[in-house]
Amino acid sequence: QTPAADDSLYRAWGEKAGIQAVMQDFVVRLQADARMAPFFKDTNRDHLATQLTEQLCQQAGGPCVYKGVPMKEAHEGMAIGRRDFNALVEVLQQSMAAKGIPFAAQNAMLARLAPMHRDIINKP
Ligand code: HEM
Repeated sequence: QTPAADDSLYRAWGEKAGIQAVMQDFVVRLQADARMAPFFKDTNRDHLATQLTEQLCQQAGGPCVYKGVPMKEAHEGMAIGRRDFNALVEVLQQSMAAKGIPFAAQNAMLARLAPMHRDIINKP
């Protein structure tokens, strides 16, 4: 993954606090969404929100370094299909909208995350 060119996306998201607010909302929605709940039933919400915040902060060009489990390893053995990936993106869109992330900044973040599907989708 190429590093972000600058921190404009990070600032558009409201820096670390803005990203964190979206991720805290997101993990609650993941466990409430009928399609996602089975994957996240044993998940510690605070841990996941923290890891996601670091990762999205880095992707947005912010002063963060994601030090969690690499994406391929983190999602191994979960049988994640394209449909599951798309459903997670839908839930993320709900959170971004709920927290008032500008539409262009929503799409720019999705564009940074989309290539990760290669490491995350592991079932046909
Ligand atoms: C671009 C999309 C995605 C990103 C950026 C992402 C990111 C992450 C991150 C950062 C972690 C934490 C790893 C750690 O603990 O160090 C994680 C864990 C996890 N992810 Fe994803 N993920 C994505 C897609 C998905 C999808 C599509 C699913 C399933 C439908 C999924 C299910 C999970 C589960 C169940 C965990 C383990 C949570 C736990 O119990 O600790 N992820 N993911």
